[in-house]
Amino acid sequence: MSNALPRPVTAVILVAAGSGERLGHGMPKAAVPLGGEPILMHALRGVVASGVSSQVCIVLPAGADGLHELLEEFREELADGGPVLTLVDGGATRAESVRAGLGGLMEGIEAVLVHDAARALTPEYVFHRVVDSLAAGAVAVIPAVPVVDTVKTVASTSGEDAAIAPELVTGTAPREELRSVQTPQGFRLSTLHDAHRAASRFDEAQAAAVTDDAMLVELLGVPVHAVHGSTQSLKITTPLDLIIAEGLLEGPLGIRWVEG
Ligand SMILES: Nc1ccn([C@@H]2O[C@H](COP(=O)(O)OP(=O)(O)OP(=O)(O)O)[C@@H](O)[C@H]2O)c(=O)n1
Ligand SMILES: C[C@](O)(CO)[C@H](O)COP(=O)(O)O
Repeated sequence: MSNALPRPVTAVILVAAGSGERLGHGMPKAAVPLGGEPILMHALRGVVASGVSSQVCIVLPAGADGLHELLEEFREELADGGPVLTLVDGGATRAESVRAGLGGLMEGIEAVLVHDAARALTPEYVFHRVVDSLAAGAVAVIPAVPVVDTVKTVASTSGEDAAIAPELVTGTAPREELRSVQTPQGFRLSTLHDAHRAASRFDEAQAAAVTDDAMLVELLGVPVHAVHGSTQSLKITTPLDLIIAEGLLEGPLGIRWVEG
């Protein structure tokens, strides 16, 4: 007999509407090829393979006709089963894209995982850890990994180039208390709604300071819990990240390598 707790009816909001400026491919990052297929398709296959969700709401960049076509083909592949796929247009910021995704959710959804398409190689077990923690009663759950570098604080140099004007180091952060945070980030639907309703009233400076959904939930005073993520969940942000992701897919270890 299984001891697994009953899981909430879950949707994944897969945010893919970013422009990918730091990657520098002159096209939305979701459409950039990785192992011959757009980054978005790797992320989507990972979400679907995990089997955690009844719906995947994909938040797309404007004018991504090629991605729309691929997603329609994928929807046909899924016709005999799997989650409902919903496509919505994204916003100017990641938080606005998440809100667009919330607007596309079906009736009856109880929990939501917000996942970056840019974390295209996230292992299935990370999705399961997050959903299991929600099933066990957590309201907000994030995957996280220990920080490997020593982290310093520095005095602001008003945007000057640190190579020309060295920054003054003001302290060393306590590394044992620090975590690098990833996605999928899981929430009870009502909690994520409350957090984003509050954020939609932020001024420009407050909105610019928002880097993940858990931060918005923290601001509500609601406890957020962390489960162990995976270094394989790297966010493809820079050209080096894309090289690493290609290596994970095609190198001698292949994507069978999963760090637990
Ligand atoms: N307006 C935005 C901005 C970001 N994202 C998504 O949020 C995730 C994390 O964002 P990031 O990796 O920073 O992507 P970009 O914003 O595309 O990167 P850049 O800042 O280099 O342009 C990505 O899957 C991205 O597509 C989004 O859906 N809508
Ligand atoms: C949500 C996130 O992936 C958690 O690490 C990250 O904060 C996204 O940051 P970005 O500024 O959109 O790169």
